[in-house]
Formats: sequence, C-alpha cells, structure tokens
Amino acid sequence: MHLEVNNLQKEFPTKQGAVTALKNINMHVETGEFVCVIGASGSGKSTLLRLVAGLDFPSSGEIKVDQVPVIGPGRDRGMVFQQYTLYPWLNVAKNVEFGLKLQGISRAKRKERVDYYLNVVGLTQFKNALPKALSGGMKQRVAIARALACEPKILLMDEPFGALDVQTKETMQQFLLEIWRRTGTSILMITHDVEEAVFLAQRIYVLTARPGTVQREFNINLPGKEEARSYHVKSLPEFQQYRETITQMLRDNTVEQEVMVG
Ligand SMILES: Nc1ncnc2c1ncn2[C@@H]1O[C@H](COP(=O)(O)OP(=O)(O)OP(=O)(O)O)[C@@H](O)[C@H]1O
Repeated sequence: MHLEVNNLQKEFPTKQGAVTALKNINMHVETGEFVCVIGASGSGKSTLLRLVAGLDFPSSGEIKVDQVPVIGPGRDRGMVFQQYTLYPWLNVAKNVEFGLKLQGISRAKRKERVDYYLNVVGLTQFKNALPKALSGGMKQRVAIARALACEPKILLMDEPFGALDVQTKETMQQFLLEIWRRTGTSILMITHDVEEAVFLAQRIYVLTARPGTVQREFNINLPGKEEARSYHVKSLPEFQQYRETITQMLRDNTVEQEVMVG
C-alpha cells in the first residue's frame, strides 16, 4: 500500500471570499505504517481526511492509493469517525456485517469475517447487543471492527477517541496499537491531542492553521515499537521531548493566528 498526497489545495467559497483550508500539502503513508496528522483547530485536518476518503474533492493536487487517483469513496479506504456511526437498529454483528453485504460477499464468508473481527476487538460476547447497550469505547470498537472487516488497504481515523473520557481514551489507544500490530493494517489518523499522536504514531505531520500547510514531519523513535508499548513510555525523556516540541509548535502557530486576527 502506498498512499500519496501531492500538492493538495482546498478552497471553500464563502460570502467573504474563498477560504484556503489546505495549501500545498504533500504527504505519504506506506504499508503497515501508523501516521498521525496533528494541528490546531482550523488547520484543515478533517478536510484533509475527507479528501483522502473521497468524500470531497480537492481544488488542485491529487491523492493516490497504489498509484490510483482517489475520485470518490472506495473500499480500499476504511473510515472511523469521532461520532459513533453505528446503525442503532442493527445489533453489533449486523453492524460489522453491513459493509460486507454491500460488497456482495457470501453469507459464510461474512460470518467468518464478522466472527474474526469481533474477536480482534474483544466483542464476541456482545455480538447480539444493540449499540444503545454499549459504552462509548465499545461502540468505537464496533466501528473499528466494521471498518477492518472490509479489509481496507488503509484505515482513516478522524479523532476516533475525541469523544471518550480520559480513562477510556487511554485504554482505546493501547487497544488500537495492539490491533495495528496484530492486523498489520496501515493507519492515517487525525488528532489534536499531542500526547496521543506521540504515543501512537511512527510519523507525525504537524499542520499550521489557516491555511493548513505541513509545517514539519517527525519520525517518532520510542522503545517498544515491536512489542506491546505500554504507558511507561510516556515518562521517558524522549517522549516528553517530542511532546514539548510539538506542543510549542502548535502554540506558536495559534499565537501567530491570534496576533493576525487581533
Ligand atoms: N464547507 C466549508 N465551507 C467553508 N469553510 C470550510 C468548510 N469546511 C471547512 N471550512 C474551513 O476550512 C478550515 C479547516 O477546517 P477543518 O474542519 O478541516 O479544520 P480542523 O483542523 O479539522 O478543525 P477542528 O480541529 O476544529 O475540527 C476552517 O477555517 C474552516 O472554517
């Protein structure tokens, strides 16, 4: 899998004139990589992910997955959003199965995949439950299983843990790392949480705000990449260093914006 974003630009027409949400964005994700995009509010993170997902079109530039230009949504890219997007009237298993049905996959194969991915996310016992009976973290695990079940080339995640409480969020981050290792899936994730990005990603793109441009790319080298990484990593000086550098970068950005507006 090779995802590339070349000279991407996105403008939105408004009554006050065009707003440039993204400008000259270049980035890539390779097979099995975990990449985060971080930026302050308004830096165009969601816009970027929507473009990669094919839910909107760039004003210029292009996005390719394995050399094929993105011209709309496709099963090569799985999406997980911040808000739980489960069908409330379908039970957990049927939610996971939904996309497979649309793909015309046979009943036997569907059952096999649903069972497999429910096991991956640890929700086998809840397969007959309706979403309303699940906690926020569990709902998000169903959403991840649903996206993985379609076996996309890359998982696109838009602040997937943004609506969860701190405790659940930490559990889900650890859990996502385990899934990533187990399935070898490639992940492109948007977040505004520096600690989350440094903990999860192998590489981080930091965006500036208005217009969103890539300010810097970081390779995150922390111990425990191969084996299960634990939260102890957060107390390492290297971790703190990454966190402080990126936080400062975002802060400077925000201050510049405020000065410009003021
Ligand atoms: N449909 C739209 N029409 C006009 N402007 C838009 C539209 N969508 C986004 N924008 C503008 O583009 C910029 C980037 O928005 P976007 O939501 O992608 O940022 P973000 O980094 O995801 O922000 P947040 O973290 O607050 O969600 C903002 O200035 C926003 O106002």
